[in-house]
Amino acid sequence: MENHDGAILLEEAARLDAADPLARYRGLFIGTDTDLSYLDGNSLGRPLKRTPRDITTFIEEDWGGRLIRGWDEEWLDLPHAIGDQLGRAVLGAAPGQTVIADSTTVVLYKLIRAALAAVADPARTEIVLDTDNFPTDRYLVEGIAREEGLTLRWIEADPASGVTVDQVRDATGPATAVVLLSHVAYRSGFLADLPGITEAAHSVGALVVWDLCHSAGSVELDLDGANVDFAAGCTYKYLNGGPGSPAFAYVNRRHLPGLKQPIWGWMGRKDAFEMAAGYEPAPGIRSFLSGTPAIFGMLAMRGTLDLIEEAGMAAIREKSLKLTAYAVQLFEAWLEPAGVELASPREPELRGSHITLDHPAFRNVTAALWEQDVIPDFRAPHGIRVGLSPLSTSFAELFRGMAAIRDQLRR
Ligand SMILES: Cc1ncc(COP(=O)(O)O)c(C=O)c1O
Ligand SMILES: Nc1c(O)cccc1C(=O)C[C@H](N)C(=O)O
Repeated sequence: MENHDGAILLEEAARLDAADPLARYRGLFIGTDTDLSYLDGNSLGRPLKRTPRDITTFIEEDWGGRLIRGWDEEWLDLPHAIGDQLGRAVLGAAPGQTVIADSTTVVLYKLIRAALAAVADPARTEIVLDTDNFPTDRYLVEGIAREEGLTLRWIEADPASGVTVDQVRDATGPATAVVLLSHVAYRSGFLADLPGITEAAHSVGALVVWDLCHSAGSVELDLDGANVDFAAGCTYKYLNGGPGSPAFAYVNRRHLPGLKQPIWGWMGRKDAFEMAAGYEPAPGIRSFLSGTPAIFGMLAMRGTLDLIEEAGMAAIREKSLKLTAYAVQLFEAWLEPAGVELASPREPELRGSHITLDHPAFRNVTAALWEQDVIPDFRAPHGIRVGLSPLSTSFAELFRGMAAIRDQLRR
């Protein structure tokens, strides 16, 4: 019976791969011609095959050939040139509002402080966030609240569902300055109602900072359309920028005049190379920069942005929905009967591009899986996260990974 079910599910994987309009993209990534099952692209995306060539060309021709001239000729503009491409391909952001800079943690710090400065109302003394937000987001606002003498208002998030518009309405009011939330929850994969929550925060006069780490490149976004204030996100997950590639910052153009970010550095100053006395911000999104941009770290993500522009975020989201649905189907067939719990929404439209499965044995199971070239990640206390990258994950790869979880659990 089980073999029969397994054969049907494997046939289903083959059928889904054969019908996948994005299937050809998988072969553009390094390592996809092996049997390794990579289910952690939501932590660190795979590299593209073109990346070594792009980086070598940069070293030999740009860095090695142009030397310091490279800054004037191209590199000084790269943070906003790539930012604009990201805005167009992924974020739904018109040019001039997105820049690549710093780590996500530092970008979020700068944005939250800028948002508080933009609110500029002494009666607004609260930052609202949820208990299940990513650790760096929670620690940052704990620090900022201490620096600024503010209070934190915590929304109790159900880890298997997430933060709802109603919860935000209940938690916000005339004392709210800023709301900080993740669009896709790092643990459950819950996809928050970004337009609805943004509107709810605005209706009480607050501003919103969105953490888009798990949504950039996996779900469709329309930041301009939703009138989002500020947003930040990683580029090393679904954008394949590589370990530690710099983050992006989005500042809605209505907040750009007079933007007050807290780290005043020469690269964010008007006429940086005048090296003049006193800090005067550069016009536009450039004022978000602080020090020398990490050009080297920005190179790899350009390859993926080109692919996303070609494939389109609508098709990417469609494949992501099919991947998570198939993962849930395999969970229901093999893991749920073995006592595993789904710690993610059952409704496909409420999911980002990963699911989390809970079982007390999963810490040891994950360690054993990594030994077998099956690579999900483990999130304490007992969750296996199954991350699915629409451009590089195949249904057969997902099938192999879920079958290995089942088999390892039985041992
Ligand atoms: C939601 C979220 N925010 C922030 C971060 C981390 O930011 P940083 O790039 O600064 O480590 C991550 C992942 O590491 C994340 O998933
Ligand atoms: N940023 C990471 C790192 O430097 C090392 C290991 C993992 C990560 C991650 O990206 C974690 C990830 N954001 C998460 O959602 O858990």
